[in-house]
Amino acid sequence: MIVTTAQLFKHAYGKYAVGAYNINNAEQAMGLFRGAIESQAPFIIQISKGARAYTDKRMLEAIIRSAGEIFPEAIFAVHLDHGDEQTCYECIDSGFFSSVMIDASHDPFDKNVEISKRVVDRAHAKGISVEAELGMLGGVEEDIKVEDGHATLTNPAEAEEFVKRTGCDSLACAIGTSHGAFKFKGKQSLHFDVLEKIKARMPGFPLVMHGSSSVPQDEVARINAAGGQIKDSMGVDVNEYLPAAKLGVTKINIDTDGRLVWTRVHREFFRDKPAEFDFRPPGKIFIAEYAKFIASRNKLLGSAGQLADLRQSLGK
Ligand SMILES: O=C(CO)COP(=O)(O)O
Ligand SMILES: O=C[C@H](O)COP(=O)(O)O
Ligand SMILES: [Zn+2]
Ligand SMILES: [Zn+2]
Repeated sequence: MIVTTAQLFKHAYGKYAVGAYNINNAEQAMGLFRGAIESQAPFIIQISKGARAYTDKRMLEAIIRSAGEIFPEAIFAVHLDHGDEQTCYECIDSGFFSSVMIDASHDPFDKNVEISKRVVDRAHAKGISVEAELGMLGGVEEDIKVEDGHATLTNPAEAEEFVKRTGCDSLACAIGTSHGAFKFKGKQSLHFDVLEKIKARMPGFPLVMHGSSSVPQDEVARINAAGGQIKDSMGVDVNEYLPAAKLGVTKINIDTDGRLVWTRVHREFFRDKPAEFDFRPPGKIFIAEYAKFIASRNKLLGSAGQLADLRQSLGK
């Protein structure tokens, strides 16, 4: 059942974070739904611009609709990840999305406000909620690369002003993470002080954490042992998900980790079976492994086991 992102946030706020997982194909969708049901967790499916362009945006919508029929127990929202203004409008008008993200965080503050507000007005007219972003994560995002040293943490006073002026429903904050597999040089903690200050100014307002993959080192080691060359990777400490959730982070975005599962499964499979060329056997392994991964993440986010209570509170 597709619900609004606002319904998921209302249930989760301050208690747990909803996992927001990017999908690009049918195998990821099957693994995601399976893992969510296994762990009895609500979730958010995210579609990036790149995902919409990978095969065809209609293909992804069809896959998600079908997955919803195959897993009728699932409760989830569909979200546009890192949208520009035009893509937000397309998704708002499509009638399929629960929420969109307008990412104008690379523009100056006033321009970010102006663009985000326009999207909020169009989205709210159709009952769709909007995630906006303030502050700049490091790493690569869509086709924009933020060089080391240019990432900026979200300023709490600006966050409050931004939310007031735009009317956005949730805010992606930069608290030290970045997209991809190379987040830190050495072990680092999230900037909980920034979250605390934002929460003090806006109690009850849902925050979003991008770049939240944990980049499991055993996964990377297996990829490299099977011919990969992923060097100096480092991710978020999974034990920091729940403390962040208690400080108002209601949505935690995980994409890279799923790609690592895919890469490990396929590298190992074809290394061990060099004469194989049927892609379905590794595809099946991937679905099972991704489901296991999703269930493990939902446990760490605190969303596991919430389905029954959420269903009751939705009156479904
Ligand atoms: O933020 C993300 C999607 O918007 C994904 O972040 P990761 O690259 O850490 O998985
Ligand atoms: O933020 C980036 C997400 O991981 C989506 O990645 P993508 O734009 O390559 O699909
Ligand atoms: Zn951004
Ligand atoms: Zn992101």
